[in-house]
Amino acid sequence: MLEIIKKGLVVSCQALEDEPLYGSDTMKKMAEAARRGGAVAIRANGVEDIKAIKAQVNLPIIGIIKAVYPDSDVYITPTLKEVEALIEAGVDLIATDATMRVRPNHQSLENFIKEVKSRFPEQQWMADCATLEECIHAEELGFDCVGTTLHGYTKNTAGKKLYHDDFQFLKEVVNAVNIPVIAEGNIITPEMSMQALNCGAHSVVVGGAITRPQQITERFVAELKKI
Ligand SMILES: CC(=O)N[C@H](C=O)[C@@H](O)[C@H](O)[C@H](O)COP(=O)(O)O
Repeated sequence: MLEIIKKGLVVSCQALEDEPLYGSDTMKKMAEAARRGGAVAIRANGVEDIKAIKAQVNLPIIGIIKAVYPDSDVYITPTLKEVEALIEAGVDLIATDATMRVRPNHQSLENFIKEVKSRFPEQQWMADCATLEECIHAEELGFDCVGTTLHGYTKNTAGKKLYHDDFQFLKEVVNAVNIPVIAEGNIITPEMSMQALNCGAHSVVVGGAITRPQQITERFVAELKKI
């Protein structure tokens, strides 16, 4: 999987229940459009979307299940329950929150990854991180790759964007770990994706800039309002 996506574009096809494109039929079409455009893999959320996408496109899948629990801020593949559903659906890489935050039922990241790796030894794992320390820790815990997915989305990184300071955060991660680093989050132009690869990213995941038309529209409108 990691070899296949090297230097390529992974397109994240996701729409949550409150988004206009919600629904596996639409996500399947998004994935097909991404395939025709040259994407090397798809990142997708939830069993329904994953099954629909797998039936439509023959590309590797990074699978997640977003699930909100009342006792934790961790929502990307937070517990064994979501992992089991992803294993059942069959995905090439399972991405999970790898921040230091406590998971549902007071489970630590260490305990969680130990459990899922021993249950599913053949599965590959992507660590969705927010900080440099978390990326280093994820490598120590045996993740197969790290992603910058949550940079900007936790309390201590709120508001940060991957492209800030000339991709400084991404460069620091690339220098600090030996496993592949997947640049993900707020990459909104082709130039930015190229820049991410030039910084040493293994591959690039782009979501909203391709598959969330409301975000694209907002950027056009914001620009026009400057006049
Ligand atoms: C923070 C979080 O929950 N990120 C999610 C992770 O799967 C998705 O909502 C993002 O769309 C994905 O990471 C791609 O990023 P962007 O859409 O910015 O290109």
